[in-house]
Amino acid sequence: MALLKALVVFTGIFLAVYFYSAGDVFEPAMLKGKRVIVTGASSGIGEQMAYHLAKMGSHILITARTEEKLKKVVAQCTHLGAASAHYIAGSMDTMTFAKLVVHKAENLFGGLDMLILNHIGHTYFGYFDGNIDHVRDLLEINVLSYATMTVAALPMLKKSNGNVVVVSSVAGKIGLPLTVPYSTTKFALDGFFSSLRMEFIQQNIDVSITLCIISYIDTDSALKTVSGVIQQPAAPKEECALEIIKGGALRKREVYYQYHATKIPLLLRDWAPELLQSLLLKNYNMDNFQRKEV
Ligand SMILES: NC(=O)C1=CN([C@@H]2O[C@H](COP(=O)(O)OP(=O)(O)OC[C@H]3O[C@@H](n4cnc5c(N)ncnc54)[C@H](OP(=O)(O)O)[C@@H]3O)[C@@H](O)[C@H]2O)C=CC1
Ligand SMILES: C[C@H](CCC(=O)NCCS(=O)(=O)O)[C@H]1CC[C@H]2[C@@H]3C(=O)C[C@@H]4C[C@H](O)CC[C@]4(C)[C@H]3CC[C@]12C
Repeated sequence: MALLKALVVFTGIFLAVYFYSAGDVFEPAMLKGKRVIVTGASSGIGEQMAYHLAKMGSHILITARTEEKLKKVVAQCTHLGAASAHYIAGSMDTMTFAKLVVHKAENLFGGLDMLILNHIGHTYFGYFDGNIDHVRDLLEINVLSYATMTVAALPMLKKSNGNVVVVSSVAGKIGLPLTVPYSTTKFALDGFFSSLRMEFIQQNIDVSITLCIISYIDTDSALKTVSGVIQQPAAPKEECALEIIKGGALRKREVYYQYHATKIPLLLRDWAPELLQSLLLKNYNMDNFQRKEV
């Protein structure tokens, strides 16, 4: 009898979870005709997100500093079926440009449905060198430009009940060596956007904020920067890009990619931090690390 009761309870829980998450089925058609900004889209994950959105029939505005690369990405987006594809070149080290990107989308599209904040400034992969000015500069590019664009886009996103997608990293949830400035900026994103999400809920603002926690990805810049030191295999940028878009379209609070390299360490972070620390440090081959003199 007890077994039957346990079976009934388990079945009830399973069905509740199944039907609660039933709305979590992604369809590419969700992005058809949607108006999307993708920053940092001249290469890497951002470039791949632009291509996925193009195949789904979105209106796309991409941005980065390198105009020649942006032109090629826009041409490929058009070829892949984008409803429209445009670019604006400039640096996110000035908030004037950050706002300009949003205003260009308003002029082009008359509104905005999804803001994908993905760009990052150049930094080193090495022991912290004490340069606080570099940390400040990176905060401008990796954090304050994200906040600036969100503020500028919010009137449009409120009208469309749109989404803000923030591309972060496992470095934004767990402290790890060799990325102090970068990790500082990614942790800041969590503080800013996770707090903002709670305020949106309190104020009944139906704009979703999706924070993406990403592990090592096989972009050219990442492979060039860390290969040989990080022992785990890098995950495919194409799949990573699609998972980010899916998470935004489904209005997820957070996206974890790759799941085993992000969510599992996060579970350990709070329950067994010393175990996590020793496991993660095993992931570094410091024999291949070229120490730069401070
Ligand atoms: N690759 C990885 O292992 C991981 C990446 N991530 C995150 O994914 C996102 C993309 O990373 P990834 O694709 O590897 O990076 P890439 O280096 O491939 O791309 C970075 C993009 O940002 C642009 N960019 C660089 N500096 C500036 C600037 N000052 N102003 C505006 N745009 C700029 C670059 O274009 P341009 O030089 O033309 O300006 C490029 O388009 C980042 O947020 C990163 O933190 C998270 C976890 C792991
Ligand atoms: C070092 C990268 C910072 C951006 C950069 O300057 N790239 C070089 C651009 S260049 O081509 O112009 O030289 C970091 C970007 C993504 C980081 C990785 C990441 O976020 C996941 C892991 C997080 C962990 O804390 C450390 C290892 C990571 C693989 C991390 C390594 C540094 C990045 C590649």
